[in-house]
Amino acid sequence: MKISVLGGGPVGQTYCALLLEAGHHVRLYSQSGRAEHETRFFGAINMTKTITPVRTLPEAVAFADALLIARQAPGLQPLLDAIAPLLKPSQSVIFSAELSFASFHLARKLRVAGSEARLISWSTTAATAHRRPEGIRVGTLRGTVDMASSGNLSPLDAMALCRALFGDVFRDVGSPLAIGLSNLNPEVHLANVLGNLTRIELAEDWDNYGGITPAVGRIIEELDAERRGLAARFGLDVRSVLQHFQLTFPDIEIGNVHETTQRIAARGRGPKGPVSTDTRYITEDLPYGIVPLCELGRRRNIPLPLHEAGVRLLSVGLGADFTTENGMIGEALDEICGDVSD
Ligand SMILES: NC(=O)C1=CN([C@@H]2O[C@H](COP(=O)(O)OP(=O)(O)OC[C@H]3O[C@@H](n4cnc5c(N)ncnc54)[C@H](OP(=O)(O)O)[C@@H]3O)[C@@H](O)[C@H]2O)C=CC1
Ligand SMILES: CC(C)(CO)C(=O)C(=O)O
Repeated sequence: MKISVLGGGPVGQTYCALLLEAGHHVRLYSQSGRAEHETRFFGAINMTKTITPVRTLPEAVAFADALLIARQAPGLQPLLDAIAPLLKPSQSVIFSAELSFASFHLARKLRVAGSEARLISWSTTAATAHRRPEGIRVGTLRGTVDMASSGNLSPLDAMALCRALFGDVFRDVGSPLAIGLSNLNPEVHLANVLGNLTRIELAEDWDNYGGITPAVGRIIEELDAERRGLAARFGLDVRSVLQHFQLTFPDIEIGNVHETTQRIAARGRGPKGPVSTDTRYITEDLPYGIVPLCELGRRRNIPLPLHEAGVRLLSVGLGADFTTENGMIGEALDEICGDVSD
């Protein structure tokens, strides 16, 4: 199959390596040209791959049967708005991982233009990967990834496509809204950043999962309960953070969030904690993860006090307004709630 990966960070590059290894034809579009051409991957996989870049988005779209988006959410809206008029109904777009209900934004753009595409949303990435001086360290290849399809793509065809790319690790949860409410990075990262803010500001060397102390763990558990409560009000039963850890790290004994993450840290399975407030744990997860849930809750009169408090605390602490940065959430929520007719 021909795949264009959009986004040249560690996850996008790891996808390229895995897809090449599986015999697919792969192109990488990185706007900032982040990807080197020959890259070493180590950890859960061990290989060196040469990845063929394309220079423009139109080239990337024209090449592919499927587009696999591995770009951070702050860079997503211009990308989606640029590919929307180029997409053919036969092409599939995979959101890995979906944040900010981005598939609803694209679906709306296409619908308003009288067109449709084959959309697939994943709740998380198929692999974890972080850049190190010696190459890209792949932490884990996940054993289970929740997904859902929308647009003119049947669940069976969506599953067949995902499996053809990354194997038999996908579980169809039937609803892209459930996927939008299942990405739990924002809650985990919000609590971890709040609890370790001085470490981040002082650029200390700390372990991401090791920083989940008992207090941070309890905040994660409460944020998780709020997220699941919101989903339940839409009739959706979404995975808990502990179920997510269990599936990502099947060999680790599960306790409460603190106990579980300490065991992950002890096995050296996670990345380092951020060393600057310019980290996607804040700049991506707050405006594109936490704020959209608050907005959805507000539209349906469902309070999310801990999510709201997190946004407020970090906005005050960092002197930023994280509530105004996300330009694609309005249309996505209109699409979800059916609030505005075209
Ligand atoms: N790394 C991991 O293990 C995990 C990652 N994720 C999520 O997967 C996605 C990809 O992860 P990863 O590869 O680590 O991400 P990176 O932080 O490396 O960013 C990926 C790409 O996003 C674009 N980008 C980054 N920052 C910005 C910005 N401020 N504004 C606009 N565009 C930006 C760039 O695209 P371009 O190359 O086109 O310039 C970049 O190469 C992220 O959304 C992340 O939250 C989720 C779970 C685990
Ligand atoms: C570290 C990990 C795997 C969980 O917080 C992650 O999701 C990330 O780096 O974004």
